[in-house]
Amino acid sequence: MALRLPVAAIRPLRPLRSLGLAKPCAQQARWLATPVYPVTQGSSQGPTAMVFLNMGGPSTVDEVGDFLSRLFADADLIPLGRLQSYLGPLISKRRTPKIQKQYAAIGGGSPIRKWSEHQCAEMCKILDEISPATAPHKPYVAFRYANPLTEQTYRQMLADGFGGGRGGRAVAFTQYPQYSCSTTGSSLNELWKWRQRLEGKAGPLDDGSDGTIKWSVIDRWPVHDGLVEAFAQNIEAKLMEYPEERRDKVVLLFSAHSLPMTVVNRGDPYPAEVGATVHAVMNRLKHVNPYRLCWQSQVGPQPWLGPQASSTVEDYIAKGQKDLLLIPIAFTSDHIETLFELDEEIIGESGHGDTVKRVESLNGSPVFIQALADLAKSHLGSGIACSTQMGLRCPGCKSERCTESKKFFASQQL
Ligand SMILES: C=CC1=C(C)c2cc3[nH]c(cc4nc(cc5[nH]c(cc1n2)c(C)c5CCC(=O)O)C(CCC(=O)O)=C4C)c(C)c3C=C
Ligand code: FES
Ligand SMILES: [Fe+2]
Repeated sequence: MALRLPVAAIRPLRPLRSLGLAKPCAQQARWLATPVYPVTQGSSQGPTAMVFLNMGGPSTVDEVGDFLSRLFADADLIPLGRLQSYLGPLISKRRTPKIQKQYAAIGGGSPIRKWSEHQCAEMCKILDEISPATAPHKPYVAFRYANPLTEQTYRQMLADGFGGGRGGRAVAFTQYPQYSCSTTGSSLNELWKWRQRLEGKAGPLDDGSDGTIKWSVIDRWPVHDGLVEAFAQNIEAKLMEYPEERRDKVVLLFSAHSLPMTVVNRGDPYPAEVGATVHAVMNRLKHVNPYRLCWQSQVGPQPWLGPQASSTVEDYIAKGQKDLLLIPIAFTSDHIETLFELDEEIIGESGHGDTVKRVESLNGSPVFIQALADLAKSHLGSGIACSTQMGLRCPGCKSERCTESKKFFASQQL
């Protein structure tokens, strides 16, 4: 049950301007309209900040330039060495018009913010019911390349009464089910950076703690039963659109965002974890249909992990296999890779839009949102700061950021 606090527990927010925030975004505006709970109030352990980490996407076509410039400035995603600050802006500027057209074609922006805010808020409502010891759960979204950015969200959490000498617990919950150092790793490095900048070393307080936010991390969940169930139900629903006599022979084409081979060979865990999700979903579907895993959205001229989704579809059609069902398996809501690349480019240009189809993304799936809540509940009750896997760096990793941020998150005492 959500905890109702007395009006006396409501305290005024610090003015946003003093936190470096000029104008409240939608997420902040909603928080401004709701009471702020001092972190010492609430149930035995709550309140708990639930922070969804993801890359984000431009909500409007005008935001594409800023989105791409942040993306190409990220050395964890696109390492350009000493030339990063010179080449990053150059490449992003050149790429902007092409990508703006793609966002215009999918309705003028990425739906990822809408879905992330919805999923996080709905998950927190369920958590208040099923995990009363850590209630109330307060939803936050922290994006790597688009608003609300990690810095903005961290400042908002401080304004809401977490950390800053007052302690409190927060869970960094990656919305990439499979861990890659280029995605979840980058978001955690960014979170750690703002943690150092905005909180530093606060305490010690009387209770021996330093009064900063205690962070724990849900860093991967590739084979969580609820996730697998949500994917499986969406696949089954789409398979029903094929005539019964052909249904079991439809080839299931799982498609995940590719990685450059340099990242794969560095030892990134993502390809194996994507494979694990695919296998778990196929087990749940009892292996009735044949399937393959392919990879999409490669950028630039260097070698990427294949086979590519586009050539896979073409090759199967050329072999006479026209019943193909594409399944985006590494992202939990729609984005240009599903709405533009899969729907418009791959399916649209296949010439077989009636037999080549795509499974719905998880978006607002209640099964998926329940899975998020179940996963968060077991994490909250586990006393674990992050997975054992997260403590291990890639064999080829040379990044100081990875060393420091992993050390920080793995050493959190809950
Ligand atoms: C699990 C998902 C993703 C992985 C892994 C990933 C790795 C990765 N991506 C790039 C470069 C770009 N990605 C871009 C957009 C983009 N990437 C993902 C997901 C993953 N990326 C998504 C969902 C999106 C679209 C966001 C949206 O629409 O909401 C882009 C920008 C678009 C473009 O210019 O084509 C780039 C660039 C690299 C280099 C990489 C691995 C190292
Ligand atoms: S690149 Fe994987 S741990 Fe640093
Ligand atoms: Fe990407």
